[in-house]
Amino acid sequence: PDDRARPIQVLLVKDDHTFELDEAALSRILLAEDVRDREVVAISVAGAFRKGKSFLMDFMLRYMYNHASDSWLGDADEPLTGFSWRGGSERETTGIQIWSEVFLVDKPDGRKVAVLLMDTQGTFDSQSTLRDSATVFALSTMISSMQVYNISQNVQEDDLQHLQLFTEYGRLAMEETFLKPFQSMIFLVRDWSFPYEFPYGQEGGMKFLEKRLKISENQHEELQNVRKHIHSCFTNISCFLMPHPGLKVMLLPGRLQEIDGEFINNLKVLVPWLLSPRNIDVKEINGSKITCRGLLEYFKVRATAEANNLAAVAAAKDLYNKKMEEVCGGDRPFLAPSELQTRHSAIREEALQVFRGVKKMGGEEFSRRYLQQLEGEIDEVFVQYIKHNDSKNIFHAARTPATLFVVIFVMYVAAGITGFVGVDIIASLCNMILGLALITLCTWAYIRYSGEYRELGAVIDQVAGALWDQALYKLYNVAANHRHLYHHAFPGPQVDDVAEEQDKKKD
Ligand SMILES: Nc1nc2c(ncn2[C@@H]2O[C@H](COP(=O)(O)OP(=O)(O)OP(=O)(O)O)[C@@H](O)[C@H]2O)c(=O)[nH]1
Ligand SMILES: [Mg+2]
Repeated sequence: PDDRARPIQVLLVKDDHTFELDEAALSRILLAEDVRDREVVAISVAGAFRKGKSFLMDFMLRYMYNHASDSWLGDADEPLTGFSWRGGSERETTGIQIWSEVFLVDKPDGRKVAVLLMDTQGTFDSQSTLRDSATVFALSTMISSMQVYNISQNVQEDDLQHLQLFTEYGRLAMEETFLKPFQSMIFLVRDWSFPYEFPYGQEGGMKFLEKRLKISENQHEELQNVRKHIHSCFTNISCFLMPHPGLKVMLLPGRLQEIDGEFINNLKVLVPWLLSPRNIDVKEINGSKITCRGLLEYFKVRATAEANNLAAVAAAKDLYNKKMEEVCGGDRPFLAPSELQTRHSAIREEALQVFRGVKKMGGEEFSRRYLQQLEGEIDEVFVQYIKHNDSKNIFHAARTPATLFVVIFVMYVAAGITGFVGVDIIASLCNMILGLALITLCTWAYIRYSGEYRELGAVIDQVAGALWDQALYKLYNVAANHRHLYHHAFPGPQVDDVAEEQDKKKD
């Protein structure tokens, strides 16, 4: 490689988990005289940390520098340089890095395109939050025309779930069009150890992936949804199975002679398959091809807008939770449901104000999706608060014993009266019910105290609840009848009439 060419950090993840885009550095790369008006191909590698992403990137660099020759792989003992890679357990790459040199490639149809190589921070390292990982992954997917999803050994369900989560972040930010939001997704399975099931390479990979991403009727809905989501996000999905490079790679500084022959052979297939002029795809946004200059603008908007909006959503949610916690948190007494509703409305509005107040790039239209997401999340949390508040209502808990007490009392009085009048059969019936209710009450008390036989307790609660509701329903009916009578006695303006009058005024 050229002396001056090196990886440039364009997206920084800072200690407080905010993101910073190095615009100057990015402009220097993308606005260079000979590339700025060329259509751009952006290739990125993303996936879990410590899985050989940067290592692979360096082979791509070798191909780009020597692609004219068949021996692009170079000398056996030439050290592997470029994007910084190393052995060890701690993460190496952070943020998003771009190779400072943009390569010009002639497509078979005669067009010259600019090729940009991008290395990304591994996901799920111990210093990043899930949101950091998701943001980096989503951004690199949005910016690139080909995203290589680097996974280890197998395509597991959690790999697919993470892909769904990360692309959901990205999709939120995309305009709604009938087009799929992203372009090519290449599942690169490293250390594939079952070549007897599916052979190494692209064909075996496609068969394997087809099996993994298949949607069938009798699959669980969750599995179906993940697969549908992935299919709906990418125009092109492919897969490549890569053998293990041999254990020595992990121990020594990375010369070709220490890498297994099988790995080298497949590398000779993989890299040209990804990067040969025939196979590279120009980056498209909403169906139109874009140039390096366009990509710069796009990157700027996405990076800042994405990060700002997510941060604003988090701040607004925090405020909502904190204030609601003060109103009806665990150590607060029961609050009247109508009061809770009013307080919620006020705090919700305040939280939305916080979201609107944070300076965000991308404009109204762009933030609207985040606002909707925020509103949805707040409403979901509110339902939890309502339930929590309800459970604090002492009458809620006292419903069963209260009902039973009422039954006992009524039966006692009834037995007394009927006994006095001399209708003995009814008096003994009432006494029997009284006895039963008493036993039930004792049983219920024991169950609540000991926590045993909870199913029986639930049945008692249910029956008592039904009785209670019946009684309330009757009461309500009586009240409703009275209202009817009331209206009958004092006929005033009917509700319908009032509405009609208002309509007339509007006209
Ligand atoms: N098992 C295995 N190890 C590999 C493979 N390719 C490279 N490695 C080794 O994995 C280690 C990490 O390589 P890197 O390229 O720095 O990994 P990375 O994914 O970029 O890591 P981060 O930048 O921390 O996310 C090195 O010791 C490599 O030799 C592979 O295909 N399989
Ligand atoms: Mg790396």
